Amino acid sequence: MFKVLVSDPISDLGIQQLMDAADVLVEKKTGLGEDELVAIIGEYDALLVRSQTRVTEKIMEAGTNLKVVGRAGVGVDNIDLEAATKRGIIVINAPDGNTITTCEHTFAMMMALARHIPQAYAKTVGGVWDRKSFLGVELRNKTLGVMGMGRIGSEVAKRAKAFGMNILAFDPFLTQERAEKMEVKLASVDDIVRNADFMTVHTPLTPETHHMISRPQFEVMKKGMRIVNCARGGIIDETALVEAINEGIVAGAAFDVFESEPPEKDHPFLTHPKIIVTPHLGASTVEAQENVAIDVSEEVLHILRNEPFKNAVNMPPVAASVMSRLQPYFSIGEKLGSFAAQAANQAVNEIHVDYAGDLSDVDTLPLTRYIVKGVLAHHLGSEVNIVNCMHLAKLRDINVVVTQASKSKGFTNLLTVTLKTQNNEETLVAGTLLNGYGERIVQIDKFPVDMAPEGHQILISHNDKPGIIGSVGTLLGQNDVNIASMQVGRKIIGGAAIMILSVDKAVQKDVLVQLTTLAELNRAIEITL
Ligand SMILES: NC(=O)C1=CN([C@@H]2O[C@H](COP(=O)(O)OP(=O)(O)OC[C@H]3O[C@@H](n4cnc5c(N)ncnc54)[C@H](O)[C@@H]3O)[C@@H](O)[C@H]2O)C=CC1
Ligand SMILES: O=C(O)CCC(=O)C(=O)O
Repeated sequence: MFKVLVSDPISDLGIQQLMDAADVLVEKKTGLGEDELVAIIGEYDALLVRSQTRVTEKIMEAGTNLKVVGRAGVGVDNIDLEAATKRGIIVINAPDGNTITTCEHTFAMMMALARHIPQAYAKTVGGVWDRKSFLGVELRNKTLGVMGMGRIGSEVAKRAKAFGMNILAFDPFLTQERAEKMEVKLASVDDIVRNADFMTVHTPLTPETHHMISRPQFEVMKKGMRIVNCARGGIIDETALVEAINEGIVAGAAFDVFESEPPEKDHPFLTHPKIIVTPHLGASTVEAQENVAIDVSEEVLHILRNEPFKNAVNMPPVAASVMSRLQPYFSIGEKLGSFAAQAANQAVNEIHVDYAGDLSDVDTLPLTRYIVKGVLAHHLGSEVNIVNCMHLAKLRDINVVVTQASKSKGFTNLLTVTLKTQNNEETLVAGTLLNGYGERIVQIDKFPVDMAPEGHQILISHNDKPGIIGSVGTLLGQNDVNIASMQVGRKIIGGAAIMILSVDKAVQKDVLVQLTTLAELNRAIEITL
């Protein structure tokens, strides 16, 4: 008999099939703290949560029988994925079931914001008949900026068109072709910030999206913008937003999510007259809660019964026979993918992987998955894993092309990852496992290099001219950035060149901007592995 613990309020109808299963015993115990869960989790084979329960390392450690954690919803940021993976606990989510509901909540928030509905309601029920203070705006003919055109963002864009809005959309995986198909205008963050009347964010919270709208964006923002966040707290900098509203830059904001949930009692959003809030209700409809509970229950049953399943967020199912040959390359493969994704500055429409040398005669699919995961995870965050990465790439019209047995350029094994973008630009990164030296990146674009793929790197493209290395070193020194090692690559004297610097800590964005002002320097980006 499998024991399943449901530790958050989850629709009964949704978990009916679990309750009906003869080989499963379901127990519901909601509102437990970490210590209470630690005390009982050892009895259970599966744990079902929404977003309230924080499934910590301590809980996983105590879950000696735990085979699966099921998240009835999308975001898995309340689950310690690394701790689960380390212990072989599969984490599954229900990515599709609450898309429409959250999209509709976004619209409810946008319209409430445009027409001051919560504020007007509060006054009216308070006995004040005030028809002057709540002059609203129409959505028609306004420009809506959508950051993140995944499941929810795309649905929001679709509905906004029906309201007569013009859509500017930004997503690192949105190609011109897909944008045209969806009848939205492909834009940059900067275009949206400068031109939109309304902005809504639908990205996961990743290091890259954390505070993607902060002081620098508010400083150049179109005056009077209205901002909606029904994705994750922390994508928009809360402190900078309040300042921007008080300075008259932003006309109002509607937030369903907070940097820390629930927010402190004195959180400025809770009393600000121009900010409306809901307590993370995006997915809270009867339909969505049933959908996600049904999806996740089905998957939990499959996993407990050892049957095939699809929505694993962390599971590495690699056959033992290929494991021994491929496993040493998983880490470098993922890093090459991540490096290439960070180095490419356009939406990717093809991931080409070439295997040479020792890797030319083995079924490399498991390794390809690590590479694709590395490429996608830079933008999709913890949702992408080696199980779902191919599916996620397909959803975004990204072709994964694999070739084997091209020249290994003298290396016993060579992995070459080339990202092709919609403008036919290519970013190539090649790496190898060197006997005695471990992982090395040996080529970036056309330039041979030799570097360890780890930590913080600054990748610079420049013209090969005397003095450039010195001026880069001086500027970084002035900004307290310590260079641990440096590689320079060029094909011909005086021609195009690259420089890759390993530095001891993350580099501030403004230092990268300062670098690009140096003579003969074309581009400077940070790459973190
Ligand atoms: N308020 C609520 O109750 C709910 C919130 N959510 C949250 O909504 C968000 C979106 O969910 P889905 O659409 O299902 O996810 P999704 O994975 O389908 O879409 C996310 C999109 O964001 C894009 N993205 C990643 N980094 C980006 C960046 N720097 N700039 C622009 N776009 C970027 C990705 O390429 C992807 O297309 C997630 O954070 C999810 O956790 C989801 C459901 C309910
Ligand atoms: O379960 C909930 O209510 C939260 C939903 C959510 O934020 C998600 O699915 O990412």
